[in-house]
Amino acid sequence: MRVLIVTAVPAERDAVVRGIAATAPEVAELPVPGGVIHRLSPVPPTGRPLTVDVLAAGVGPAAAAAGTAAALTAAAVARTPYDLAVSAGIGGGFTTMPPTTAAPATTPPTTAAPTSPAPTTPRPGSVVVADAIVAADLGAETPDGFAAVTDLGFGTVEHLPPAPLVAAVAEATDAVRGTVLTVSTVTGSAERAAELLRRHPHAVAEAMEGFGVAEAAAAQAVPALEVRTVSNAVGPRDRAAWRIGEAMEALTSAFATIAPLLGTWTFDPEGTRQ
Ligand SMILES: O=C(O)c1cccc(C(=O)CC[C@H]2O[C@@H](n3cnc4c(=O)[nH]cnc43)[C@H](O)[C@@H]2O)c1
Repeated sequence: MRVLIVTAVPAERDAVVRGIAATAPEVAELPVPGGVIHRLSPVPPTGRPLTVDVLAAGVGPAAAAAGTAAALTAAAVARTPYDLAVSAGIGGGFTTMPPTTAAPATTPPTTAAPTSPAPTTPRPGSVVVADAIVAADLGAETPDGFAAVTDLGFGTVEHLPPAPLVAAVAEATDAVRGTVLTVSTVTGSAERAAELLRRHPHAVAEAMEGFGVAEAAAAQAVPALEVRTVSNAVGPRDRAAWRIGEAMEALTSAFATIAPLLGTWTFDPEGTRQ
């Protein structure tokens, strides 16, 4: 199993590498056109060989697609193709206010053990796993509002990661699961955040690279996954509220969990577990 993980910036790459290195020291730094891959070989529970390469390809969907395509092509030409491409990094979460801790007056008393349902709304430091990777601003403004490129008769705006892998990774990392939007412009107002949620009701996070990674991977029939940790809320710009350190630490701990798990998976073309 060979996995390519693509981050935007070196700080994200290093956070991912630190997590994987908990079970596997880095074995090599390999130049590829436009970047340097950090290679690790975690030992998965099955004992099957696993190679994880981590690349910082730059900010935005174009840089992500270019870096991913270069790494995938170099591997394919060397007859060591990747089985999976992962877009990883920090992102903005579509957050809501924390629920009140006071129980409603109508709640009957219960002796049942408290349950902890899977989280559905990301908070700073939350892990988010995309069940759909969607280009949210790839299209045209029309008199009737935004039209996606697909409405104009071109291309695609959505890639679906393999559902069983999404489920396994989300469960292992206690992640929020949902649509992760890829934008070229970071959302900076409540109005824009609301508009994105209106168009994409299942959106849980936005970032700037996932669709680029997934598009490059799809061009080579490689499945894609997107994993984000939340550094800020999507909406009005508030740099003082960013939790970048917390999100980077969450990225490290998420990939310490995810890396060994990846080695237990193989994919058929439909992306189902074999
Ligand atoms: O200057 C700002 O107001 C601002 C607000 C949030 C993020 C940025 C960035 O330049 C970070 C871009 C970088 O990090 C990912 N990221 C993190 N948070 C978000 C977000 O809320 N919306 C989109 N992308 C985000 C992104 O994937 C980039 O790699 C600036």
